[in-house]
Amino acid sequence: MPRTLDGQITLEKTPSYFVTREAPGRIHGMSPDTKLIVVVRNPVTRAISDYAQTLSKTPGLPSFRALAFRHGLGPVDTAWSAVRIGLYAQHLTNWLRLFPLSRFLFVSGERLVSDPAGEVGRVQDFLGLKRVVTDKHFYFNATKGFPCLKKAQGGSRPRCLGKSKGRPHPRVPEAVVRRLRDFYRPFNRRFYQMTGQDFGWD
Ligand SMILES: Nc1ncnc2c1ncn2[C@@H]1O[C@H](COP(=O)(O)OS(=O)(=O)O)[C@@H](OP(=O)(O)O)[C@H]1O
Repeated sequence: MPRTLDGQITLEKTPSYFVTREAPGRIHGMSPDTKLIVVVRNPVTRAISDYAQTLSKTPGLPSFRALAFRHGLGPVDTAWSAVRIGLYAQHLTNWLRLFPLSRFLFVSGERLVSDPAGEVGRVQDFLGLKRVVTDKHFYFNATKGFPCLKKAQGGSRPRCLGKSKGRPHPRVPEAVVRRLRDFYRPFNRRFYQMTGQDFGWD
């Protein structure tokens, strides 16, 4: 991590930190006062999004169903990373051994799309920053189907996230989605209890 001067905040982001066993110990060893921001989304949609990303790089990948269930029909395959990552309560347990809950901000991936200014407002408050980024910085881009920035920093043109963000998801049979939703329900409930936040995925 680069050195941080007074009045500066250093941010570092990698999605895999949250699910990496060694990450809490290493980050705590570096600075136990680190603030932790976790963006979470419905684990079923997250798994399909994860699959869509892998599929875009691996044509001929087996179907989502074949990967999500052992032998294609059996129990949910928690060894598949797209499934395992969505077990948020389990990953959070690992972090709470070292960091108190007050050090975390949980951002809703769904609200980041439906109300980006609201979620970014919570992030600014959590970091002790003035609410500089507000409603007036975003607009809904109908072509992209997502909110975008009216102006990129230092530029004058609108800016959306790149092609790999907000890509279409492959169609997954309703029965598969239902089974996964049932599978995640108890883990989601546990996660809501742990965080004191209901993300509304069930
Ligand atoms: N404004 C805006 N524009 C585009 N996409 C948005 C936006 N806000 C949130 N999202 C959601 O971000 C999802 C991609 O982020 P990831 O977490 O997969 O990113 S990362 O590659 O792991 O860094 C991406 O997931 P997919 O829709 O599955 O591509 C989006 O749902």
